[in-house]
Amino acid sequence: MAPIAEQLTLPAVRITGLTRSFGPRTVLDDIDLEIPPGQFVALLGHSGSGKSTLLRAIAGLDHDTAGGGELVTPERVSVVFQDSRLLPWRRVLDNVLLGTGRPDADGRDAAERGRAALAEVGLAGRESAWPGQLSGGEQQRAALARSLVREPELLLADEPFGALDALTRIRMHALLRELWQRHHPSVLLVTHDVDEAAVLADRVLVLEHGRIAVDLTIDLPHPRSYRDPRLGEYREQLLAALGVRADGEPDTAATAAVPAQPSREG
Ligand SMILES: Nc1ncnc2c1ncn2[C@@H]1O[C@H](COP(=O)(O)OP(=O)(O)OP(=O)(O)O)[C@@H](O)[C@H]1O
Repeated sequence: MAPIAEQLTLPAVRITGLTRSFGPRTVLDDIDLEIPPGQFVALLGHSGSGKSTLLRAIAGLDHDTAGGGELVTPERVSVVFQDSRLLPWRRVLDNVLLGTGRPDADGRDAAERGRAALAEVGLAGRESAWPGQLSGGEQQRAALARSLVREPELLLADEPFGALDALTRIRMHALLRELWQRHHPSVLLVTHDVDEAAVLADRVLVLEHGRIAVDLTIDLPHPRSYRDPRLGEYREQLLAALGVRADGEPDTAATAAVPAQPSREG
């Protein structure tokens, strides 16, 4: 085993030469990517650019896809999707506990950890509710609790707030940031929302034509304010990278205004 200092600097995710195709269509084309432990990465890109395909490859959920490359991921990986994927016939706590069971290092049993995770996401007292009795935002909170209880080293989130209204989404941003700051997993968040990426992520990737076209470090402390003008500047850069002007019109002059750059940790 590598010495401790060396282990600490190992990336949580290391992807080399990743390629994925559906029939003749190459969706991911020779992607290299490293995500250091604890880094919050957002993945932007136009619809169909391959964001979910990349996330599913990292999650190991893409057995039906053709392709090659090397993927190194941590042992404990949790995935959250746009829909909560709670089982409607199981109560909230039972949903959170699905697939767990072993006492953790502190000797706490699974139910205790499940209750603690639900309390962390603001669902204390809702353990016995049925998923159908929760609002959409509460269901996503429960999905986050279910991912937390596994103490993930890597959290993969595929548009987890995409189906929520704007105000609920803002609350969920604060919750996800708090959970990340407290537990510090590496995060890969797939999103269409430039503001969501800029307000949460340390680093934003833009996927285009099967490659990582932009790798932008957001060098602002957390928590961030949506009203911070510096955030607005990053937002402009990301919109330009996506080929969209601030007024929503296509920007024909700038589809790659921000070049890919090496990650901060190098
Ligand atoms: N199981 C599949 N079979 C065939 N083609 C697929 C399959 N899954 C994805 N694709 C295709 O691969 C491309 C990338 O899809 P993917 O879902 O990764 O894009 P995305 O960037 O996540 O899109 P969106 O933002 O709309 O969710 C699309 O053209 C899609 O039609």
